[in-house]
Amino acid sequence: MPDIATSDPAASGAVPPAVLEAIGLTKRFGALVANDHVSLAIRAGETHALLGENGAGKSTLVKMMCGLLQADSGELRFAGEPITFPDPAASRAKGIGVVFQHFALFDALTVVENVALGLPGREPLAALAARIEDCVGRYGLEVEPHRRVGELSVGERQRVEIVRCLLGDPRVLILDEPTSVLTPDESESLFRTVDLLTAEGRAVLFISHKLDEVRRLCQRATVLRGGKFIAEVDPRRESSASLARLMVGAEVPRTPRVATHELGEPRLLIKNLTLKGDGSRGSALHAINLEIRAGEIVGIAGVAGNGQTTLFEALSGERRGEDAEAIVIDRTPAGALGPTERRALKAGFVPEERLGHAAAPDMRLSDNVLLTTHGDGRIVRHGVVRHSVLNAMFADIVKRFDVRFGGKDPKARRLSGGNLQKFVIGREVLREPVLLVVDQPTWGVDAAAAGFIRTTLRRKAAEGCAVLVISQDLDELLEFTDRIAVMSEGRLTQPVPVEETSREAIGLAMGGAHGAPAQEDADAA
Ligand SMILES: Nc1ncnc2c1ncn2[C@@H]1O[C@H](COP(=O)(O)OP(=O)(O)OP(=O)(O)O)[C@@H](O)[C@H]1O
Repeated sequence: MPDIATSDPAASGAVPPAVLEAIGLTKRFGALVANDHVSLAIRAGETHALLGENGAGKSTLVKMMCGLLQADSGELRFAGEPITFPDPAASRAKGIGVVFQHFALFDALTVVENVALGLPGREPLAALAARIEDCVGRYGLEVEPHRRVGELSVGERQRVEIVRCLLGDPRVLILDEPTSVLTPDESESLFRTVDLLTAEGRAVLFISHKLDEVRRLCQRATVLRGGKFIAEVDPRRESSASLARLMVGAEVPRTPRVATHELGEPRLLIKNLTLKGDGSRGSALHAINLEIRAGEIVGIAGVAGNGQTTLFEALSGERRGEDAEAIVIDRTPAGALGPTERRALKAGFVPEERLGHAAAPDMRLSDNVLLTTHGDGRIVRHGVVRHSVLNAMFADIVKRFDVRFGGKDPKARRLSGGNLQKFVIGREVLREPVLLVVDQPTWGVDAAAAGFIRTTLRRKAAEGCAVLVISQDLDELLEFTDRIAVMSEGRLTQPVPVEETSREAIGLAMGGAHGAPAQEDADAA
């Protein structure tokens, strides 16, 4: 089979006109060619997928198409005419709206106040709220203009960003991995909105690692690999495997199963853990109980904003309660200990937000390794940093977790999202923890890397680690955890073995049905 696939879109009917085109765009970062003569045409009335492994160059291309980055060479065209976008405002003025993975919203402000900040002029808030209501009704978006953004779930925040774009009446809407943090229901409702937008003749560019949804939603897909254009295909005529093959350039190996094993000692005990909400994003926790033993992976499912973040922070020591016994790590009461002391008990933590929380954006990767390992006695001895050990550890993470970047030791913010995720997971896993708590382990990670991360966590469990995974991706939890509990309104259900539950049962419990998410509950419903 030739390496470069071609499918002639014209063969499947009339080709709609291109609204926004990239022609032979090239972008270098030092010696790294992030985009190498890449071409792409986004057409009126179509949803066009942009596919590629982590670091393939998708975000770089999008940033050039909206004026956040300038190309070294190549051309942009808008409605057939050459154009340059010196900054994002210039692309917005032409009707190009972008919803990025990391939202730019102020928690303390209401929805309407946030939207007003992004608009030119001074429209009265009441008039703007009415326009938001109108937009929300038209596209089925469910956003309440007067709610404070700090109280909203990730899905609601994303809808606020979409509304903000739509109020500018865009001709092109670019969605950067929009479903990676959405529940299945939220994803479905986003797809309905996207279909309404393209039916009006707008063009949508959809970046996603979820190939099934790309095949359902998109009429065209461009595949990048290593910064180069590889193919434009009709994803409806491809399988997920054939798309993955184009992205990777080889067969994607299936996630190997790790043999089952005996469970050992409890490594994490949570006893009657109760915490107040912190008023903004953190929801309260009500009498949480959980035991995880060496050798097992327990998953926590739930709609974002139901206490998962508070639970993560309570476990990592960022939030502490009065009761030392409420959290026991490897037989040591840890409820009153801080993050460094908990790490010294060989607990590892991977928060949801990789840039800013898991990694300091403006610190080099090696310094980011030092940040979480300085307390464990290997790197710092008698107050002195042993650089040779630090560098060896850094090199080991990069090699074993296939972290790809330009240069030798860049700042964390220079990494593509998926590569930073691999780095953070690698850093925690190679500390040989006895307990690992991971929030959204594969957010923004391509299929091959996601499989690798899940297998790695399984191996860690097989070696005697207890693993707690918080994820909004139900398929992921059903694929690789041993037991699943559901978090709803700050309460945690009893975990049930994966083989005794189902998507439907978990979905019901996520919606607030109390009790364990067992199969019979779903069958009875
Ligand atoms: N500002 C920058 N400075 C240096 N290198 C960069 C910069 N931005 C991106 N890169 C590098 O360019 C390459 C392409 O990154 P890009 O973010 O475009 O990938 P991506 O396909 O969007 O990946 P992901 O799916 O992980 O988000 C990566 O190797 C990345 O490390």
